[in-house]
Amino acid sequence: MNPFEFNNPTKILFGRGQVEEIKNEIPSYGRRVLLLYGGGSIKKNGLYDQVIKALSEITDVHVVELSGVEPNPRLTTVNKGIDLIKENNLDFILAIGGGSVIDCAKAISVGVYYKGDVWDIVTNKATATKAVPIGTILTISATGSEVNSGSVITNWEEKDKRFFVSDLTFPKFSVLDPENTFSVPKNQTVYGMVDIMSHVFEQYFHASSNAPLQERFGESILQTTMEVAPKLINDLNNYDYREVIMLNASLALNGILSMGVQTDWATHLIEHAVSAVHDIPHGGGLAILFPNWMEFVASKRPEKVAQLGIRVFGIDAKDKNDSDVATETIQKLREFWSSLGAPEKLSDYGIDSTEIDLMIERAMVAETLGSYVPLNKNDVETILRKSL
Ligand SMILES: NC(=O)c1ccc[n+]([C@@H]2O[C@H](COP(=O)([O-])OP(=O)(O)OC[C@H]3O[C@@H](n4cnc5c(N)ncnc54)[C@H](O)[C@@H]3O)[C@@H](O)[C@H]2O)c1
Repeated sequence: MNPFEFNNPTKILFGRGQVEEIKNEIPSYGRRVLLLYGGGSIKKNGLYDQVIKALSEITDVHVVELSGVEPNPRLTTVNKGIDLIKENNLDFILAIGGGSVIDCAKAISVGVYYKGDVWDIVTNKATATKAVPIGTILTISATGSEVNSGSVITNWEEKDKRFFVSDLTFPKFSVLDPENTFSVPKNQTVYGMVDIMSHVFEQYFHASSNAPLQERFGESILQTTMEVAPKLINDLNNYDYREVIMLNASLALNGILSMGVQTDWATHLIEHAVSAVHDIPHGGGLAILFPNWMEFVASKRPEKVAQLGIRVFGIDAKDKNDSDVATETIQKLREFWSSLGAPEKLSDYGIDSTEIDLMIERAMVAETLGSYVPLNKNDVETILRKSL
Protein backbone atom coordinates (compact mmCIF):
# COMPACT_ATOMS: atom_id res chain seq x y z
CA MET A 1 0.00 0.00 0.00
CA ASN A 2 1.02 3.60 -0.50
CA PRO A 3 0.94 5.96 2.49
CA PHE A 4 -2.50 7.55 2.72
CA GLU A 5 -4.78 9.88 4.67
CA PHE A 6 -8.44 9.07 5.09
CA ASN A 7 -11.02 11.61 6.14
CA ASN A 8 -14.68 11.37 5.23
CA PRO A 9 -16.63 13.88 7.33
CA THR A 10 -20.06 13.45 5.68
CA LYS A 11 -22.77 12.45 8.14
CA ILE A 12 -25.11 9.87 6.63
CA LEU A 13 -28.78 9.85 7.64
CA PHE A 14 -29.99 6.55 6.22
CA GLY A 15 -33.48 5.07 6.06
CA ARG A 16 -37.19 5.84 6.02
CA GLY A 17 -38.31 9.20 7.35
CA GLN A 18 -34.85 10.73 7.58
CA VAL A 19 -35.81 13.71 5.38
CA GLU A 20 -37.45 15.30 8.39
CA GLU A 21 -34.04 15.44 10.09
CA ILE A 22 -32.93 18.30 7.83
CA LYS A 23 -34.74 20.68 10.18
CA ASN A 24 -32.29 19.68 12.90
CA GLU A 25 -29.19 19.58 10.70
CA ILE A 26 -29.41 22.76 8.61
CA PRO A 27 -29.49 25.36 11.46
CA SER A 28 -25.97 24.28 12.52
CA TYR A 29 -24.72 25.76 9.23
CA GLY A 30 -27.16 28.46 8.15
CA ARG A 31 -30.77 29.55 7.70
CA ARG A 32 -30.66 31.22 4.29
CA VAL A 33 -30.96 28.26 1.99
CA LEU A 34 -30.46 27.73 -1.73
CA LEU A 35 -32.78 24.83 -2.59
CA LEU A 36 -31.30 23.19 -5.66
CA TYR A 37 -33.00 20.48 -7.71
CA GLY A 38 -33.41 19.10 -11.20
CA GLY A 39 -36.23 18.40 -13.58
CA GLY A 40 -39.07 18.24 -11.11
CA SER A 41 -39.46 14.50 -10.33
CA ILE A 42 -39.39 15.57 -6.67
CA LYS A 43 -42.64 17.49 -7.20
CA LYS A 44 -44.35 14.41 -8.62
CA ASN A 45 -43.19 11.95 -5.96
CA GLY A 46 -43.98 14.15 -2.96
CA LEU A 47 -40.40 14.73 -1.80
CA TYR A 48 -40.55 18.47 -2.54
CA ASP A 49 -43.56 18.89 -0.21
CA GLN A 50 -41.81 16.93 2.55
CA VAL A 51 -38.73 19.13 2.24
CA ILE A 52 -40.71 22.38 2.25
CA LYS A 53 -42.56 21.22 5.36
CA ALA A 54 -39.33 20.33 7.17
CA LEU A 55 -37.72 23.63 6.14
CA SER A 56 -40.75 25.59 7.37
CA GLU A 57 -40.09 24.22 10.85
CA ILE A 58 -36.72 26.01 10.99
CA THR A 59 -37.03 29.35 12.77
CA ASP A 60 -36.25 32.37 10.57
CA VAL A 61 -35.52 30.21 7.53
CA HIS A 62 -35.33 31.92 4.14
CA VAL A 63 -35.41 29.76 1.01
CA VAL A 64 -34.51 30.62 -2.59
CA GLU A 65 -35.04 27.94 -5.23
CA LEU A 66 -33.04 27.03 -8.31
CA SER A 67 -34.54 24.17 -10.34
CA GLY A 68 -33.73 22.71 -13.73
CA VAL A 69 -30.21 21.43 -13.00
CA GLU A 70 -29.46 19.30 -16.05
CA PRO A 71 -28.25 15.69 -16.06
CA ASN A 72 -24.52 16.30 -16.73
CA PRO A 73 -24.83 19.70 -15.00
CA ARG A 74 -23.73 22.73 -16.94
CA LEU A 75 -21.44 25.59 -16.06
CA THR A 76 -24.20 28.06 -16.97
CA THR A 77 -26.37 26.60 -14.18
CA VAL A 78 -23.48 26.70 -11.72
CA ASN A 79 -23.10 30.41 -12.49
CA LYS A 80 -26.83 30.99 -11.96
CA GLY A 81 -26.51 29.40 -8.51
CA ILE A 82 -23.47 31.52 -7.63
CA ASP A 83 -25.37 34.69 -8.62
CA LEU A 84 -28.43 33.71 -6.57
CA ILE A 85 -26.34 33.08 -3.47
CA LYS A 86 -24.55 36.42 -3.79
CA GLU A 87 -27.72 38.42 -4.59
CA ASN A 88 -29.67 36.88 -1.69
CA ASN A 89 -26.86 36.53 0.80
CA LEU A 90 -27.49 32.78 1.23
CA ASP A 91 -25.40 30.64 3.55
CA PHE A 92 -26.38 27.02 2.89
CA ILE A 93 -27.10 24.83 -0.15
CA LEU A 94 -29.59 21.98 0.05
CA ALA A 95 -29.17 19.78 -3.04
CA ILE A 96 -32.02 17.37 -3.79
CA GLY A 97 -31.22 14.94 -6.56
CA GLY A 98 -28.54 12.66 -7.93
CA GLY A 99 -24.93 13.19 -8.88
CA SER A 100 -25.83 15.98 -11.27
CA VAL A 101 -27.56 18.21 -8.71
CA ILE A 102 -25.04 17.42 -5.98
CA ASP A 103 -22.05 18.09 -8.25
CA CYS A 104 -23.65 21.36 -9.33
CA ALA A 105 -24.05 22.32 -5.66
CA LYS A 106 -20.38 21.62 -5.00
CA ALA A 107 -19.23 23.84 -7.86
CA ILE A 108 -21.60 26.61 -6.77
CA SER A 109 -20.36 26.32 -3.20
CA VAL A 110 -16.73 27.06 -4.09
CA GLY A 111 -17.54 29.46 -6.94
CA VAL A 112 -19.23 31.90 -4.55
CA TYR A 113 -15.90 32.72 -2.89
CA TYR A 114 -13.75 32.71 -6.04
CA LYS A 115 -13.17 36.06 -7.73
CA GLY A 116 -12.59 34.66 -11.22
CA ASP A 117 -14.52 32.19 -13.38
CA VAL A 118 -15.45 29.04 -11.44
CA TRP A 119 -14.40 27.01 -14.51
CA ASP A 120 -10.82 27.72 -13.34
CA ILE A 121 -11.54 25.64 -10.24
CA VAL A 122 -13.29 22.88 -12.20
CA THR A 123 -10.30 22.63 -14.54
CA ASN A 124 -7.86 22.73 -11.62
CA LYS A 125 -6.25 26.00 -12.73
CA ALA A 126 -7.27 27.49 -9.38
CA THR A 127 -7.80 25.97 -5.95
CA ALA A 128 -10.92 26.52 -3.87
CA THR A 129 -10.23 28.33 -0.61
CA LYS A 130 -13.69 28.56 0.97
CA ALA A 131 -17.10 26.99 0.35
CA VAL A 132 -20.75 27.45 1.26
CA PRO A 133 -21.77 24.38 3.31
CA ILE A 134 -23.89 21.78 1.51
CA GLY A 135 -26.44 19.18 2.60
CA THR A 136 -27.93 16.63 0.21
CA ILE A 137 -31.06 14.55 -0.16
CA LEU A 138 -30.21 11.75 -2.57
CA THR A 139 -32.83 10.66 -5.11
CA ILE A 140 -30.91 8.19 -7.30
CA SER A 141 -28.28 5.61 -6.33
CA ALA A 142 -25.25 5.87 -8.58
CA THR A 143 -22.37 8.30 -8.23
CA GLY A 144 -21.52 8.37 -4.53
CA SER A 145 -21.33 12.18 -4.87
CA GLU A 146 -23.43 12.37 -1.69
CA VAL A 147 -20.45 11.08 0.33
CA ASN A 148 -17.44 12.38 -1.54
CA SER A 149 -15.76 15.63 -2.49
CA GLY A 150 -15.79 15.24 -6.29
CA SER A 151 -17.77 17.30 -8.80
CA VAL A 152 -18.11 16.85 -12.56
CA ILE A 153 -19.24 19.88 -14.58
CA THR A 154 -19.94 20.28 -18.30
CA ASN A 155 -18.99 23.38 -20.24
CA TRP A 156 -21.42 22.80 -23.08
CA GLU A 157 -20.28 25.79 -25.15
CA GLU A 158 -16.72 24.41 -25.20
CA LYS A 159 -17.85 20.77 -25.34
CA ASP A 160 -15.75 19.93 -22.31
CA LYS A 161 -16.60 17.97 -19.15
CA ARG A 162 -14.13 18.17 -16.29
CA PHE A 163 -13.94 17.33 -12.59
CA PHE A 164 -12.38 18.69 -9.45
CA VAL A 165 -12.08 17.52 -5.87
CA SER A 166 -11.78 19.64 -2.77
CA ASP A 167 -11.91 18.78 0.92
CA LEU A 168 -14.22 21.79 1.23
CA THR A 169 -17.00 20.17 -0.82
CA PHE A 170 -17.80 17.09 1.23
CA PRO A 171 -21.51 17.42 2.06
CA LYS A 172 -22.03 18.17 5.75
CA PHE A 173 -24.84 15.60 5.76
CA SER A 174 -26.62 13.40 3.24
CA VAL A 175 -30.12 11.99 3.62
CA LEU A 176 -30.34 8.53 2.08
CA ASP A 177 -33.95 7.36 2.17
CA PRO A 178 -34.39 4.50 -0.34
CA GLU A 179 -38.05 5.46 -0.82
CA ASN A 180 -36.85 8.62 -2.58
CA THR A 181 -35.46 6.38 -5.33
CA PHE A 182 -38.71 4.46 -6.02
CA SER A 183 -39.60 6.82 -8.87
CA VAL A 184 -36.28 6.39 -10.69
CA PRO A 185 -37.23 4.76 -14.02
CA LYS A 186 -35.80 1.41 -15.06
CA ASN A 187 -33.20 2.76 -17.50
CA GLN A 188 -31.79 5.26 -14.99
CA THR A 189 -31.80 2.56 -12.30
CA VAL A 190 -29.68 0.40 -14.60
CA TYR A 191 -27.27 3.25 -15.42
CA GLY A 192 -26.87 3.81 -11.69
CA MET A 193 -25.95 0.19 -11.06
CA VAL A 194 -23.48 0.24 -13.96
CA ASP A 195 -21.95 3.36 -12.42
CA ILE A 196 -21.60 1.68 -9.03
CA MET A 197 -19.81 -1.31 -10.57
CA SER A 198 -17.64 1.01 -12.67
CA HIS A 199 -16.54 2.91 -9.59
CA VAL A 200 -15.37 -0.34 -8.07
CA PHE A 201 -13.49 -1.25 -11.27
CA GLU A 202 -11.73 2.12 -11.37
CA GLN A 203 -10.31 1.45 -7.90
CA TYR A 204 -9.93 -2.34 -8.15
CA PHE A 205 -7.67 -1.95 -11.19
CA HIS A 206 -5.03 0.01 -9.32
CA ALA A 207 -1.30 0.26 -9.86
CA SER A 208 -0.27 -0.55 -6.28
CA SER A 209 0.47 -3.77 -4.45
CA ASN A 210 -0.70 -5.48 -1.29
CA ALA A 211 -4.26 -4.16 -1.03
CA PRO A 212 -6.18 -7.40 -0.49
CA LEU A 213 -8.76 -5.89 1.87
CA GLN A 214 -9.61 -2.99 -0.45
CA GLU A 215 -10.01 -5.50 -3.29
CA ARG A 216 -12.23 -7.78 -1.20
CA PHE A 217 -14.38 -4.78 -0.22
CA GLY A 218 -14.74 -3.99 -3.91
CA GLU A 219 -15.61 -7.57 -4.79
CA SER A 220 -18.31 -7.56 -2.09
CA ILE A 221 -19.87 -4.43 -3.57
CA LEU A 222 -19.80 -5.99 -7.04
CA GLN A 223 -21.31 -9.27 -5.84
CA THR A 224 -24.03 -7.57 -3.82
CA THR A 225 -24.94 -5.23 -6.68
CA MET A 226 -25.02 -8.12 -9.16
CA GLU A 227 -27.18 -10.20 -6.84
CA VAL A 228 -29.79 -7.49 -6.38
CA ALA A 229 -29.75 -5.76 -9.80
CA PRO A 230 -31.82 -8.33 -11.75
CA LYS A 231 -34.43 -8.41 -8.97
CA LEU A 232 -34.63 -4.64 -8.65
CA ILE A 233 -35.25 -3.96 -12.35
CA ASN A 234 -38.37 -6.14 -12.14
CA ASP A 235 -39.58 -4.67 -8.86
CA LEU A 236 -38.67 -0.97 -8.82
CA ASN A 237 -40.70 -0.15 -5.70
CA ASN A 238 -39.06 -2.81 -3.55
CA TYR A 239 -37.63 -1.06 -0.49
CA ASP A 240 -35.24 -3.88 0.40
CA TYR A 241 -33.62 -3.91 -3.04
CA ARG A 242 -33.47 -0.12 -3.24
CA GLU A 243 -31.81 0.16 0.18
CA VAL A 244 -29.12 -2.39 -0.65
CA ILE A 245 -28.26 -0.62 -3.90
CA MET A 246 -28.27 2.75 -2.15
CA LEU A 247 -25.70 1.65 0.40
CA ASN A 248 -23.61 -0.04 -2.30
CA ALA A 249 -23.51 3.20 -4.31
CA SER A 250 -22.32 5.26 -1.37
CA LEU A 251 -19.69 2.77 -0.21
CA ALA A 252 -18.35 2.32 -3.74
CA LEU A 253 -17.08 5.89 -3.82
CA ASN A 254 -16.66 7.21 -0.29
CA GLY A 255 -12.91 6.64 -0.25
CA ILE A 256 -12.56 3.23 1.40
CA LEU A 257 -11.73 1.38 -1.81
CA SER A 258 -8.98 3.82 -2.74
CA MET A 259 -7.15 3.75 0.59
CA GLY A 260 -3.45 3.32 -0.15
CA VAL A 261 -3.81 2.53 -3.84
CA GLN A 262 -3.13 4.40 -7.07
CA THR A 263 -6.50 4.16 -8.77
CA ASP A 264 -7.18 4.15 -12.53
CA TRP A 265 -10.16 6.31 -13.70
CA ALA A 266 -9.17 6.21 -17.40
CA THR A 267 -12.61 4.94 -18.42
CA HIS A 268 -14.34 7.74 -16.54
CA LEU A 269 -12.13 10.31 -18.26
CA ILE A 270 -13.00 8.80 -21.65
CA GLU A 271 -16.70 8.78 -20.74
CA HIS A 272 -16.54 12.43 -19.69
CA ALA A 273 -15.13 13.23 -23.14
CA VAL A 274 -17.88 11.21 -24.83
CA SER A 275 -20.70 12.89 -22.93
CA ALA A 276 -19.10 16.34 -23.31
CA VAL A 277 -19.28 15.98 -27.08
CA HIS A 278 -22.55 14.04 -27.28
CA ASP A 279 -24.85 14.43 -24.27
CA ILE A 280 -25.53 10.85 -23.10
CA PRO A 281 -26.20 9.41 -19.62
CA HIS A 282 -22.99 8.82 -17.68
CA GLY A 283 -23.83 5.21 -16.73
CA GLY A 284 -24.89 4.41 -20.29
CA GLY A 285 -21.51 5.59 -21.57
CA LEU A 286 -19.67 3.52 -18.98
CA ALA A 287 -21.62 0.36 -19.89
CA ILE A 288 -20.32 0.72 -23.45
CA LEU A 289 -16.75 1.74 -22.68
CA PHE A 290 -15.79 -0.46 -19.73
CA PRO A 291 -15.80 -3.89 -21.45
CA ASN A 292 -13.72 -2.42 -24.29
CA TRP A 293 -11.28 -0.83 -21.83
CA MET A 294 -11.02 -4.15 -19.99
CA GLU A 295 -10.34 -6.01 -23.22
CA PHE A 296 -7.56 -3.54 -24.01
CA VAL A 297 -5.85 -3.79 -20.62
CA ALA A 298 -6.31 -7.58 -20.49
CA SER A 299 -4.18 -7.83 -23.62
CA LYS A 300 -1.30 -6.32 -21.60
CA ARG A 301 -2.05 -7.32 -17.99
CA PRO A 302 -4.71 -10.04 -17.82
CA GLU A 303 -4.06 -11.09 -14.20
CA LYS A 304 -6.40 -8.69 -12.40
CA VAL A 305 -9.19 -9.24 -14.90
CA ALA A 306 -8.76 -12.98 -14.31
CA GLN A 307 -8.92 -12.44 -10.53
CA LEU A 308 -12.16 -10.51 -10.99
CA GLY A 309 -13.58 -13.31 -13.13
CA ILE A 310 -12.71 -16.05 -10.65
CA ARG A 311 -13.83 -14.22 -7.52
CA VAL A 312 -16.86 -12.29 -8.76
CA PHE A 313 -18.11 -14.02 -11.89
CA GLY A 314 -17.45 -17.54 -10.57
CA ILE A 315 -15.28 -18.62 -13.49
CA ASP A 316 -13.58 -21.99 -13.14
CA ALA A 317 -9.90 -21.34 -13.94
CA LYS A 318 -8.82 -24.98 -14.02
CA ASP A 319 -6.45 -25.64 -16.96
CA LYS A 320 -6.86 -22.05 -18.23
CA ASN A 321 -4.31 -19.25 -18.37
CA ASP A 322 -5.03 -15.68 -17.19
CA SER A 323 -5.78 -14.47 -20.71
CA ASP A 324 -8.43 -17.15 -21.26
CA VAL A 325 -10.06 -16.37 -17.91
CA ALA A 326 -9.92 -12.63 -18.64
CA THR A 327 -11.65 -13.15 -22.00
CA GLU A 328 -14.42 -15.15 -20.29
CA THR A 329 -14.74 -12.48 -17.58
CA ILE A 330 -15.29 -9.70 -20.09
CA GLN A 331 -17.84 -11.82 -21.94
CA LYS A 332 -19.70 -12.39 -18.65
CA LEU A 333 -19.62 -8.69 -17.79
CA ARG A 334 -21.07 -7.83 -21.22
CA GLU A 335 -23.76 -10.47 -20.83
CA PHE A 336 -24.66 -9.23 -17.37
CA TRP A 337 -25.03 -5.58 -18.34
CA SER A 338 -26.91 -6.51 -21.53
CA SER A 339 -29.30 -8.66 -19.49
CA LEU A 340 -30.19 -5.51 -17.50
CA GLY A 341 -30.83 -3.61 -20.73
CA ALA A 342 -27.72 -1.40 -20.68
CA PRO A 343 -26.53 -0.01 -24.03
CA GLU A 344 -23.71 -1.87 -25.80
CA LYS A 345 -22.42 0.49 -28.47
CA LEU A 346 -21.95 4.23 -28.90
CA SER A 347 -24.04 3.92 -32.06
CA ASP A 348 -26.97 3.00 -29.76
CA TYR A 349 -26.86 6.74 -28.93
CA GLY A 350 -26.39 7.82 -32.55
CA ILE A 351 -22.66 8.48 -32.08
CA ASP A 352 -20.53 7.79 -35.16
CA SER A 353 -16.87 8.03 -36.13
CA THR A 354 -17.12 11.72 -37.08
CA GLU A 355 -17.20 12.62 -33.36
CA ILE A 356 -14.26 10.45 -32.30
CA ASP A 357 -11.44 12.94 -32.95
CA LEU A 358 -12.95 15.59 -30.68
CA MET A 359 -13.65 12.96 -28.02
CA ILE A 360 -10.00 11.86 -28.06
CA GLU A 361 -8.84 15.47 -27.82
CA ARG A 362 -11.14 16.11 -24.85
CA ALA A 363 -10.21 12.85 -23.13
CA MET A 364 -6.44 13.49 -23.22
CA VAL A 365 -6.27 15.81 -20.22
CA ALA A 366 -2.77 14.39 -19.61
CA GLU A 367 -0.07 12.59 -21.68
CA THR A 368 -1.50 9.26 -20.52
CA LEU A 369 -4.74 8.25 -18.78
CA GLY A 370 -5.09 5.74 -15.96
CA SER A 371 -2.53 3.73 -14.06
CA TYR A 372 -3.29 -0.02 -14.22
CA VAL A 373 -2.24 0.25 -17.86
CA PRO A 374 -1.51 3.91 -18.75
CA LEU A 375 -3.26 4.73 -22.02
CA ASN A 376 -1.77 6.98 -24.68
CA LYS A 377 -3.76 8.77 -27.35
CA ASN A 378 -3.64 5.81 -29.74
CA ASP A 379 -4.89 3.45 -27.02
CA VAL A 380 -7.81 5.77 -26.28
CA GLU A 381 -8.63 5.89 -29.97
CA THR A 382 -8.56 2.07 -30.14
CA ILE A 383 -10.99 1.82 -27.20
CA LEU A 384 -13.32 4.47 -28.62
CA ARG A 385 -13.39 2.91 -32.10
CA LYS A 386 -14.08 -0.54 -30.63
CA SER A 387 -16.96 1.06 -28.73
CA LEU A 388 -18.66 2.38 -31.87
N1 LIG B 1 -19.17 13.43 -7.96
C1 LIG B 1 -18.93 12.17 -8.22
O1 LIG B 1 -18.32 11.47 -7.43
C2 LIG B 1 -19.41 11.58 -9.52
C3 LIG B 1 -19.10 10.25 -9.81
C4 LIG B 1 -19.59 9.73 -11.00
C5 LIG B 1 -20.32 10.50 -11.85
N2 LIG B 1 -20.61 11.81 -11.55
C6 LIG B 1 -21.41 12.67 -12.43
O2 LIG B 1 -22.76 12.66 -11.94
C7 LIG B 1 -23.68 12.84 -13.04
C8 LIG B 1 -24.67 11.70 -13.09
O3 LIG B 1 -25.39 11.63 -11.89
P1 LIG B 1 -26.43 10.44 -11.60
O4 LIG B 1 -25.97 9.22 -12.29
O5 LIG B 1 -26.66 10.40 -10.15
O6 LIG B 1 -27.72 10.86 -12.37
P2 LIG B 1 -28.42 12.29 -12.51
O7 LIG B 1 -28.34 13.06 -11.27
O8 LIG B 1 -27.89 12.91 -13.77
O9 LIG B 1 -29.92 11.83 -12.75
C9 LIG B 1 -30.24 11.04 -13.88
C10 LIG B 1 -31.70 11.30 -14.28
O10 LIG B 1 -32.55 10.72 -13.31
C11 LIG B 1 -33.51 11.69 -12.89
N3 LIG B 1 -33.85 11.39 -11.49
C12 LIG B 1 -33.05 11.51 -10.40
N4 LIG B 1 -33.71 11.11 -9.31
C13 LIG B 1 -34.94 10.73 -9.71
C14 LIG B 1 -36.08 10.21 -9.03
N5 LIG B 1 -36.08 9.96 -7.71
N6 LIG B 1 -37.19 9.92 -9.76
C15 LIG B 1 -37.21 10.13 -11.10
N7 LIG B 1 -36.18 10.61 -11.80
C16 LIG B 1 -35.04 10.90 -11.10
C17 LIG B 1 -32.81 13.02 -13.09
O11 LIG B 1 -33.73 14.07 -13.22
C18 LIG B 1 -32.06 12.77 -14.38
O12 LIG B 1 -32.87 12.95 -15.50
C19 LIG B 1 -22.81 12.92 -14.28
O13 LIG B 1 -22.58 14.25 -14.63
C20 LIG B 1 -21.54 12.22 -13.87
O14 LIG B 1 -20.43 12.60 -14.64
C21 LIG B 1 -20.17 12.34 -10.39
